[in-house]
Amino acid sequence: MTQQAGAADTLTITRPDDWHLHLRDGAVLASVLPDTVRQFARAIIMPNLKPPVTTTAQALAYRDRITAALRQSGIAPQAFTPLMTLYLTDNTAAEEITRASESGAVYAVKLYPAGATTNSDAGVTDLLGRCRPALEAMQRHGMPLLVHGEVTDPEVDLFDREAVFIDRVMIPLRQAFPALKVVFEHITTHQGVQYVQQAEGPIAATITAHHLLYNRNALFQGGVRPHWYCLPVLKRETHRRALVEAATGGSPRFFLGTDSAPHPKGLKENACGCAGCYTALHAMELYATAFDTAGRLDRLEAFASLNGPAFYGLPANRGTLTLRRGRYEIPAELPMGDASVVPLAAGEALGWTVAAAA
Ligand SMILES: NC(=O)N[C@@H](CC(=O)O)C(=O)O
Ligand SMILES: [Zn+2]
Ligand SMILES: [Zn+2]
Repeated sequence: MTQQAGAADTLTITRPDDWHLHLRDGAVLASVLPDTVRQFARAIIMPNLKPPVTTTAQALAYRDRITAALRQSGIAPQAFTPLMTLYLTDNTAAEEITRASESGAVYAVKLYPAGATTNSDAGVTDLLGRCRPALEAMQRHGMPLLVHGEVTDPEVDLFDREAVFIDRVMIPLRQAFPALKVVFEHITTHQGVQYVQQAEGPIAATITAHHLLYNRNALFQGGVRPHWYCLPVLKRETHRRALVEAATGGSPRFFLGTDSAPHPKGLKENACGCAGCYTALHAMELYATAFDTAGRLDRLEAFASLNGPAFYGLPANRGTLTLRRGRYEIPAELPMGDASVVPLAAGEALGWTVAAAA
């Protein structure tokens, strides 16, 4: 922590990064990007566009669209660095991984088990059966594999899909490729926490703000609440507590990834609502509230600003972000392209607000 003034009513930390972010594309990208840039200096940009970002050429073109959206919002391109990723498929060639690694723009490759989540239709059907050449190349180049860790077996209960993934996919994967850097994205269970804490080798995990703050009751408070629906789905309270202990516990293996995933209001408030919570707007307010409630504001900087860059082998940012204790009211909805988006916990209030970035 760089500075803590008064009765801990302000908190200045090294400028944070978001290690798991969905920016989407086109008009939506232009709407949501400024929310991230107000807080974060860098973000790992998820590749689950339609069509997915499967090649280095596509990742570079997407990066150019992000830079154009920054300019369009009057933001200097050097204020924000998008760290691009590739979407792993059954057909990703080792040469594509080499190209990605040599591009200097692609920082990771993302595994979506086919059918596991939003825009995962082109994802992997059999990781060790189909992706060995790509995984070998990633291990050789030190290119991290980012994992949406849920099995898709319809026989497995929705709430158990992360725990079952550890046994069926994560353990065999890491036995076959022990030097591969792996980030277990958006973990939601005590099994996920325990695995990441105890496993050997280069493993880490991101944790969202919503999984730190809420349990699955939020989905059903007085009725079905589509804006609380994301994947992996919110779990029971014991899991939420394990996540808070992991995030605030001082282990360098856990770091910030919002998984901010905007969907238009009409596709959330729907008979078959999309999975994803919009948290980019108030990410640091949400995380600060979670850390404060746990009495561990002193650990926010490591989680938000230091552990992620260390795992990715990047320097920490030079700038700072200052948060102030005070009521932050979450707006009911925001414009998003030609539609609107409802931020997580719309209408509620948080205990911290972002005061300044420098
Ligand atoms: N988290 C979500 O519920 N949705 C994400 C996809 C993902 O990260 O799994 C999305 O792209 O909408
Ligand atoms: Zn995911
Ligand atoms: Zn995501």
